[in-house]
Amino acid sequence: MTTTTAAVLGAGSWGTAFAKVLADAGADVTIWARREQVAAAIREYGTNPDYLPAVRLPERVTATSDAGKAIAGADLVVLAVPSQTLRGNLANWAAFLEPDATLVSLMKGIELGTTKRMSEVVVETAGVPADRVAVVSGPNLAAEIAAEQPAATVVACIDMARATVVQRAVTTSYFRPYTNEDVLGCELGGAVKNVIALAYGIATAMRLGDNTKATLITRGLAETARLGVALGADPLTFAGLAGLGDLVATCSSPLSRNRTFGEHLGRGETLEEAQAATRQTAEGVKSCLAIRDLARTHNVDMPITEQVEKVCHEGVDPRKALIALMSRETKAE
Ligand SMILES: NC(=O)C1=CN([C@@H]2O[C@H](COP(=O)(O)OP(=O)(O)OC[C@H]3O[C@@H](n4cnc5c(N)ncnc54)[C@H](OP(=O)(O)O)[C@@H]3O)[C@@H](O)[C@H]2O)C=CC1
Ligand SMILES: O=C(CO)COP(=O)(O)O
Repeated sequence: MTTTTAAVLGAGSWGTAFAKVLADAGADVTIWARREQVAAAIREYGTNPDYLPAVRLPERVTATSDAGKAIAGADLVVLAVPSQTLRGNLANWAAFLEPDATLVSLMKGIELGTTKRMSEVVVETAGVPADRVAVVSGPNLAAEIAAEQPAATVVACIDMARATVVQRAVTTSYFRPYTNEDVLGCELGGAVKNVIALAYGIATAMRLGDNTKATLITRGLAETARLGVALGADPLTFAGLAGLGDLVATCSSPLSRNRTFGEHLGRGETLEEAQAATRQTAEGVKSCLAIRDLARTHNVDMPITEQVEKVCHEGVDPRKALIALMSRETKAE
């Protein structure tokens, strides 16, 4: 069997942890870091001091700050930058792609303005057909995966043969990928759970109880599935790893940046104060706007997303958002 050559574009927590998974599964991996000091630390010390300082990366992982060098010769090109910067980044990288390289999106967001999913942005920007784009999504908190705690995930691609190739390339003793054809459902599950995790974080800071939190998870999943079905997703996807699985992991974990961001808001901080207090990407903060717009375009009711958007971007007091949710007209489940 030939060795997979992979480029991981983005040296944040998930890009770095995913590079470890790929290398542990047998691939030769080059991480692209936008700051040379991060690339140099990975090359020289085998660690990413800014994002996963305690994790020793396998020998098969190297790094560069030259994206062209990372992409040239790569069979798998893994995209792990913030969702809102992907389009600009990929426009600079597309020329370096090998003719049959598979592009793998790790990102869990919806693009502001266009309301496009990340795989759609990839197809448009890289000029590749949709069957060359795979999505990896599931309950995958980067720090836990990097610590080799057992987890499962979904590799979604409309081309099942390609999904299987990616599945093989990321199967390790601690990481178990399942394939799925429903790219839309998997991406939507990953993006909307970040918004629900913001709500969960707000509820946590407000010291609300487990009934409230279970209600947020369950009704959050209901509105995710409602939007998904309106857009053509398979409803069963939302009961799987990229739906319920990721929603539960993200809401329950203090490691989640989205939940943590929500906790800041729930303590009464403004968006700017919460942003100043947190450093890493909390995708839900921007994606809630795009998801709300997508829902409105398709006449889908997403009350939790609407309220999260109001708290984040319209300065609405979380207590008022809670009253708004609880005083909605009653209806059948
Ligand atoms: N972390 C996790 O547990 C998981 C994350 N994801 C998803 O993966 C995606 C990436 O997240 P994650 O790795 O966690 O993010 P991080 O915030 O940990 O890292 C972001 C990375 O992107 C770089 N970056 C920031 N701005 C730009 C830009 N304008 N252009 C290019 N690169 C930029 C950062 O570089 P610098 O350090 O120089 O700022 C950093 O390397 C997100 O969509 C997230 O939802 C999915 C599953 C798990
Ligand atoms: O997507 C994740 C886990 O699957 C990580 O969630 P956060 O971005 O909220 O940390």
